[in-house]
Amino acid sequence: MVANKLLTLVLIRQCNRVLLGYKKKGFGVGRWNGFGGKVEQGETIQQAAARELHEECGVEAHSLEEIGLLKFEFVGDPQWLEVHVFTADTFKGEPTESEEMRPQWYNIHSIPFNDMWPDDKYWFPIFLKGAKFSGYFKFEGHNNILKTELKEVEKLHYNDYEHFKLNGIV
Ligand SMILES: Nc1nc2c([nH]c(=O)n2[C@H]2C[C@H](O)[C@@H](COP(=O)(O)OP(=O)(O)OP(=O)(O)O)O2)c(=O)[nH]1
Repeated sequence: MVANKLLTLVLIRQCNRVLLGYKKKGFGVGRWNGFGGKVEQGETIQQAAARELHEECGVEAHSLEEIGLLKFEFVGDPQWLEVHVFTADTFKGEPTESEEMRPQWYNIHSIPFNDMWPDDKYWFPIFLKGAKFSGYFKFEGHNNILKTELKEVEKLHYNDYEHFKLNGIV
């Protein structure tokens, strides 16, 4: 069994707006997303989230709250992605364009779902109402979702996949 690839994603939200970034290169290029990337050796997932946020848009979040756990399987790839989603409502600095991302505020009623990863339209509403979520998406290529499993949770459990497996969902 191949270990999951650990990734972070940070969504800064202030009242009616969310800070997104246009991915200029690499995985997810051309899509709007939160800020994040791979967890490196020797850092916690939360440290990685804070580091990537700063590297990609120049801001420092005061406190990051983990709100979601998303697992992605891509047909033909034995390695799953495990994305830890965080949110913050206060930060230091001014969102600034980096080599990877061009930041922009979006009103929560006009999130550009057509130009985002296709799973986002399912879990963003849970994030926007302030709840936590756990999900599994099976992709074929980068545009086509074959299987979706998503639930709102009180608390994040890192073994929700086991729950899905026990219930014959994956
Ligand atoms: N919203 C959303 N984000 C996703 C999905 N899948 C997925 O990997 N992401 C996020 C997690 C990470 O924040 C980002 C992918 O990380 P990355 O490959 O850019 O990582 P990185 O910046 O460390 O890469 P690199 O510069 O080292 O090459 O995309 C998805 O389906 N929806």
